[in-house]
Amino acid sequence: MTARFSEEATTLAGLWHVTRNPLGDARGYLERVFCVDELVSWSHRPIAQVNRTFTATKGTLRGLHFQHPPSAECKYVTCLKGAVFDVAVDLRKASPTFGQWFGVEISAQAHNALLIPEGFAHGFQTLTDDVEMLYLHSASYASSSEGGVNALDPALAVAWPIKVYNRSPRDQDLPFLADIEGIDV
Ligand SMILES: Cc1cn([C@H]2C[C@H](O)[C@@H](COP(=O)(O)OP(=O)(O)O[C@H]3O[C@@H](C)C(=O)[C@@H](O)[C@H]3O)O2)c(=O)[nH]c1=O
Repeated sequence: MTARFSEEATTLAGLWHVTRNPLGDARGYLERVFCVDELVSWSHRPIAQVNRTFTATKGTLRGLHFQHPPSAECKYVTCLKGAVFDVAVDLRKASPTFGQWFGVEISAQAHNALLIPEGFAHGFQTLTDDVEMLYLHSASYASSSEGGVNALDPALAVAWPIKVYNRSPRDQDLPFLADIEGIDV
């Protein structure tokens, strides 16, 4: 924990809920969205990619996605506009919490983020229209390493907060947890 970031452990080891502390003045505020020196849970991993997504409609569900080794990645996921219910699922083969999920509302207004380590799947549901998300990735995108678990798998039982709308064809075809071996990280 530093003056600029609060890093809160979650129920899943290695997964962190981060809140940024903006420095306000008469003009507005300045905040560090990311800081390699002060965001301790990032642990000086490289930043290979920064992605941004726009999602038009409330209720849209993206995920749950991960990359297999050797492209397994840590992601720092934050919301620049609107709000989402952000979810990470532990798929680490040897983890005592394999198959468990953690979810939290992330919004532009709350200045918060999830730091999701290697071996987790990630997804979100938009809670407003016109949502912009920003991702920092520790590894580059590799389509051959893409993996995922079905966000509507009853065995996962993620409590998506509102009616699910507009999943991609790929996401609708993702396997269920029972068919996933676990990620060796
Ligand atoms: C992730 C990614 C996708 N793409 C391409 C593949 C595809 O043609 C197009 C859209 O990709 P997708 O349909 O996979 O987009 P999306 O479903 O938004 O995928 C994202 O979902 C969330 C939940 C995550 O956690 C992200 O890491 C990412 O997997 O962009 C890249 O070129 N580079 C990238 O880094």
